[in-house]
Amino acid sequence: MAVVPDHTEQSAALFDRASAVTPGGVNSPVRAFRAVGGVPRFMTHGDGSHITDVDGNRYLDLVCSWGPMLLGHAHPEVTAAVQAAVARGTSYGTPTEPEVLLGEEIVARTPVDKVRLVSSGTEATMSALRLARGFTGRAKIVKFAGCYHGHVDALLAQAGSGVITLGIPGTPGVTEATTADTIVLPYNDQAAVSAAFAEYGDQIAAVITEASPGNMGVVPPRDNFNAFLAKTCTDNGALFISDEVMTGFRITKSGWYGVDGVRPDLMTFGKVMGGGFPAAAFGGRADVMAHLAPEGSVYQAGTLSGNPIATTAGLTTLRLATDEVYAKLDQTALTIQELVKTALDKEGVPHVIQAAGNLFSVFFVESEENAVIKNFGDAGAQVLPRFGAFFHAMLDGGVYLPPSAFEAWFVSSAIDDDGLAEIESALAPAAAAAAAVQN
Ligand SMILES: Cc1ncc(COP(=O)(O)O)c(C=O)c1O
Ligand SMILES: NCC(=O)CCC(=O)O
Repeated sequence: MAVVPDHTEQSAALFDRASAVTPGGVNSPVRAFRAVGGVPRFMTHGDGSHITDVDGNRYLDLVCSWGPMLLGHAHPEVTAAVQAAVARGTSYGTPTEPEVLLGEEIVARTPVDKVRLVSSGTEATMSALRLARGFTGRAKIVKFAGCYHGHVDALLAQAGSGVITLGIPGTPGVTEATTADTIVLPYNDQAAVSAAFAEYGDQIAAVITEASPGNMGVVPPRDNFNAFLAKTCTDNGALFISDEVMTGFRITKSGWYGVDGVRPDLMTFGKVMGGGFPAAAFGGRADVMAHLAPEGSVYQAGTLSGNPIATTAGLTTLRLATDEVYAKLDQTALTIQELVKTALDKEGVPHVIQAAGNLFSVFFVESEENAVIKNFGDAGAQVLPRFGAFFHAMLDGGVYLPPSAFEAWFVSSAIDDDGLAEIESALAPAAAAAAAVQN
């Protein structure tokens, strides 16, 4: 049961203290409620589908730590495996067995031949780019507006996630030289990709894209966009990098790859594969990966890479993520989408729900006529105050959504029928609150 939030004093007090020692009071911008207003909730614990804050408010969680908590919070088997691993020692700076097992699990689930473990999605994409540049001997990379690949300097150009939520056009501190080799193109636009390759084809090291973007809201690839990118790269001697940090091991056993089957040269993973701990990875073709140190000369390293606790949590999570779990996640996501649509339709709130497997998001469009969100420009044309009103009413009803109109909603397999009923009862007043906002 969600406890309908009625006190936020403790969160407010902690936020004041946090703001005194940390910029904006948070350690990652998307956690602040900047786009929706109000006090970010400080959580103390989670159990299954719910999280509880310092004031004792309990929320049905549709953020799931921004993706990792596929099985819900404090899953008993993950907790037990982690506790046992911690008791043995937490880090050695030597190879360990859990990282081999996790590497084998990733290679078994995905099309990568070899994989290197790192600690964050940002490190994964940063390293994949360096490797692509080292392998091809070329400098330029293509990325798409609205895709977010972590806070890698060269990839912060027109990025999604917190960058769009906060309306930051370009990030001070990222030099022009750093982004001079970044070509930013509109997503889902094959003609733009062809034009870029016609002009710079022999200088492009890689095209990097979210496998199915979820950082401008959920905007799936259209008309075999990934297959087109893979072929264009192959035809031009560039590498196709598919960023599955968000989608990997969440949408299917492998990720979005399990949906469209397009084989990338390199892939990046994170979130679910760490089971709530800092673990991420990049991997791909054996001949490309062979260029990484110590086998090859492209340097890449990390004190805590393949950390035994993180790899144990990730491995245990992946082993528990069976076909049945994915079927349940899909069904739960579908049911929630239907509930949202029913509630918003009842109040006459124009909206579009877009999904990529069990990842989905709701766009509060001005009009539903021909409304399809294909790219960053479309995603930006939302009635944002409506999302703010909807978000806060859901929060007041005990449902924790991403505090941004540009993020995906994440389900966990711990959500049961009671949880769905909690979402349904929060939705009626939330839809009314959205309807009350004048365009
Ligand atoms: C698609 C994608 N790539 C990369 C990242 C960066 O991962 P991290 O936050 O672990 O650095 C994220 C999310 O943050 C993401 O959604
Ligand atoms: N979809 C956006 C993220 O997952 C980002 C999480 C963070 O930056 O804290």
